Amino acid sequence: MKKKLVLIGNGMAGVNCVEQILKLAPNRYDITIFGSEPHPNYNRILLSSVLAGDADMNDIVINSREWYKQNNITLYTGTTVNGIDSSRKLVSADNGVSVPYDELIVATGSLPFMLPLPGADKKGVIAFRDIKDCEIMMETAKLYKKAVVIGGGLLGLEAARGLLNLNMEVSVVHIHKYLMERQLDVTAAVMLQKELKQQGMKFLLEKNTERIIGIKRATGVRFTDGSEESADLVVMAVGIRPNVQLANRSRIEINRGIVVNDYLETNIPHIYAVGECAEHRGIAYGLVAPLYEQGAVLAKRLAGVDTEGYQGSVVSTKLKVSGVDVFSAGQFTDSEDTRAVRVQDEFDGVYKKVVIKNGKVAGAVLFGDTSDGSRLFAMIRSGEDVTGREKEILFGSGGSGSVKCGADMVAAMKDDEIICGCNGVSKGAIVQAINEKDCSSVNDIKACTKASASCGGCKPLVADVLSCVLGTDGVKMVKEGICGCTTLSRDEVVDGIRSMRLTTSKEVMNVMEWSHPEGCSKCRPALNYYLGMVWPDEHEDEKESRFVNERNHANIQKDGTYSVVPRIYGGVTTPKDLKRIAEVAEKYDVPLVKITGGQRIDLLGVRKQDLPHMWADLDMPSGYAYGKTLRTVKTCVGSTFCRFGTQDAISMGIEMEKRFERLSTPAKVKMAVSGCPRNCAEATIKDFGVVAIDGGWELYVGGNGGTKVRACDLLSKVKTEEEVLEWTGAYLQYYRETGKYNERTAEWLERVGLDTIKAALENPEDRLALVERIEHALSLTKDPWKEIIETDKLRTAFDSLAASSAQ
Ligand SMILES: Cc1cc2nc3c(=O)[nH]c(=O)nc-3n(C[C@H](O)[C@H](O)[C@H](O)COP(=O)(O)OP(=O)(O)OC[C@H]3O[C@@H](n4cnc5c(N)ncnc54)[C@H](O)[C@@H]3O)c2cc1C
Ligand SMILES: NC(=O)c1ccc[n+]([C@@H]2O[C@H](COP(=O)([O-])OP(=O)(O)OC[C@H]3O[C@@H](n4cnc5c(N)ncnc54)[C@H](O)[C@@H]3O)[C@@H](O)[C@H]2O)c1
Ligand code: SF4
Ligand code: FES
Repeated sequence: MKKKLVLIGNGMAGVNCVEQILKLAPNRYDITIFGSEPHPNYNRILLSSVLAGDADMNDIVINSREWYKQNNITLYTGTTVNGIDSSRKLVSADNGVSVPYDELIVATGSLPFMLPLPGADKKGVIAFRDIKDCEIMMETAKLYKKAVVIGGGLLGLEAARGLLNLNMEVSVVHIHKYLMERQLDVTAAVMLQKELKQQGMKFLLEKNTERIIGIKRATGVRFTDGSEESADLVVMAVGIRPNVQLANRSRIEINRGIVVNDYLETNIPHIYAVGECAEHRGIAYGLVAPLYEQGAVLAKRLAGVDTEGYQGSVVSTKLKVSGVDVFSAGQFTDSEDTRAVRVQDEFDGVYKKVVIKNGKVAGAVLFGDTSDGSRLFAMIRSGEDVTGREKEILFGSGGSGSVKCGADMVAAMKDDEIICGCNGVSKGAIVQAINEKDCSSVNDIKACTKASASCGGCKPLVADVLSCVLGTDGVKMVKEGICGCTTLSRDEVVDGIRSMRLTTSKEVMNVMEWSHPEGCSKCRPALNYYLGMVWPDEHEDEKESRFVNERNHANIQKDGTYSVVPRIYGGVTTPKDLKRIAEVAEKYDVPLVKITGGQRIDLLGVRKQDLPHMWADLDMPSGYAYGKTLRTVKTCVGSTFCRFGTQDAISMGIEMEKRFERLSTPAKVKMAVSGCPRNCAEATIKDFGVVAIDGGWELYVGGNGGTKVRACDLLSKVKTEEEVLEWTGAYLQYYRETGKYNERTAEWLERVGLDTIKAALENPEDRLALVERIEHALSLTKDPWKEIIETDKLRTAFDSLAASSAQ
């Protein structure tokens, strides 16, 4: 005779636990499930995607009614259990049904916290928790225009993004001084706010809502400072509370949630709690990964399989807003016993912070590039000692091999370790899908196991498991769009721009059916570049799409001041120029004057409002130390003074810099010229390096210093200076025409292959055609500092842009 198992709560945690029990002990229980919602079990996480228009209600069903039938589960939907009689081991529901149990799982989840404000009961005030809320928002957006979301946490921002996609105007009201304070530090939060502001969200920070205004329907909110914001819809996303009402009525011990031990047992025998309603060692979790871990332990317990018990979870989160990559895990704040490694790249809008405590990775915050998220999270969970390797963890091993990454790291993982927290998919399950179901791409794995189907944060780790099992050659590459707004690749976008003669980003987004009409921080600057490259004459630079440094023509520093680097061609200056730089530095109280690695002079600590005056006083061209363009051409002294020199490296370098400065390229470009193979100018780690040899020059390409060091490949050997310039121009133009935006030449070369590049340049006719195109593009460039100083309209626009970018 089978024992009777009853589950109260047809949500993600409870049903996942039942799924595990069915796998471990398929014939042990007669199962009955009660759920208040009228639907079969669905993926609550994906409600944000449904609201944003990225998924359909049908896509989010986890188990259809058929599944319950196939597993002989009696399912009561739209039915709320309102009593548990633990002495008679019986539950009773609001439809009059009473069901006996031998074992009872309570998985009643959470309730959204509704601020107890006057007017909170008005029409148009809702939470965002279930399908019903989602449907209300979608219907409201058809009739009304203005939404206020109270709460700038994960849920509030995902709701706000969804409502923007439904063409509502959205204001996010947040009580704290920066967004997502429970997941982010202030730097990442400010970057996030900036990006979301560009996407069209309005923010009201440090605002405490006092009441909802309106007669029957909400017409706005009033704050304690007396100000008001109008709204036809008010969404409260200010946190959740474990749903413990039923347990409370049934003598089950509760604190914040239902108190459970390591085996998810409550104080009453044969009654267990799992999911958001449960409180384990004082913590009630609000994310699915820990709930699935709890469910796995409870399933083993109920299936009679040995388990060490649940030990608590470290959590990671990823904001599901298209075009914004935000990841946070573990302890991300600084304290006395922690130290952090940080990088911030204002050009690409990337911020990474890894917190180290007692020699271990304790937490991380990533913004703009979250590809390291799974790797860092795995390190936090494993607790491995990283003493002495802290920087490698942030920058990658760079070939030293002491920090495991990618396929090596997943190879070391145990089969039961979870790869996809959102869907509770272990490494073993993915390996099984690869071996038994012929899965060979991330998409195949998604279809077979659901791994990567929710927040998508585990995609890199799933790809690593694939590489680990199949080798890199066996993994099918799945086409990825240039950003979350489109599924089109770089080549498809550029082809479309050419074939349909699209000349503005707006046109591209419309015609190519971007999912977000205003784009995101990834696609806006990329489109601006592609359009300028394809249509140098027609396209008008969209300055608002550029990053702050490119808009201000100077590098913003961590204290908000700027750095100014004038052009010093080939690193050669004159006493007159040096005097002028010194006078300017004194006049503007420049706190630091520094010689850069690129052989020029950096004036650091300049106030934004001084920039145009300083440019005028310097009367030198911009050094473009801030742009995706040619930065410097480093030279050695060459044959002019050096006794080893075989060629005039200085003149060659100056000529190259003068010829190619101001050119817009996919990413920054650095060049160098050495006067003999001793290579004092380090030309073989540059994007383009020229090394003089007896009777000619060697041309090197695709090198890189910085975090990922790469030595150049030899492209060609040439005899004359004219040939050097011709090959440089042709190479740069080929890179401009085929590179992905933000892709340095080193990555580009590895992607397209040296042979392809050689083949594209070896025929003199092809080379000259490329040179002709680059010369045309160069003929249209102007020095930005001079242009701004001399044009009133631009000067005014600069002042206002500079003012807004500093906010
Ligand atoms: C919009 C949104 C996006 C989210 N995104 C993410 C994300 O990206 N990543 C992440 O990890 N987490 C995310 N979460 C949180 C995640 O969805 C929850 O942690 C998870 O759903 C909790 O599962 P649960 O089973 O404990 O509770 P629930 O899924 O809430 O299930 C509980 C169920 O029990 C039912 N119930 C309650 N009382 C009774 C009763 N007396 N009788 C019968 N039925 C009852 C409820 O109606 C509900 O259906 C998101 C949540 C929302 C709302
Ligand atoms: N991507 C994800 O992982 C994801 C997405 C959505 C929801 N969730 C989960 O769903 C649950 C609910 O999310 P949430 O964002 O509501 O919870 P939360 O507790 O993480 O955030 C609530 C936010 O509201 C703010 N707040 C509180 N009172 C306020 C007030 N009076 N006015 C303005 N702001 C106020 C808080 O400062 C906080 O930042 C959480 O457990 C969350 O982890 C996760
Ligand atoms: S690279 Fe050769 S020419 Fe240039 S400084 Fe060094 S030794 Fe002299
Ligand atoms: S971790 Fe979110 S989809 Fe895998």
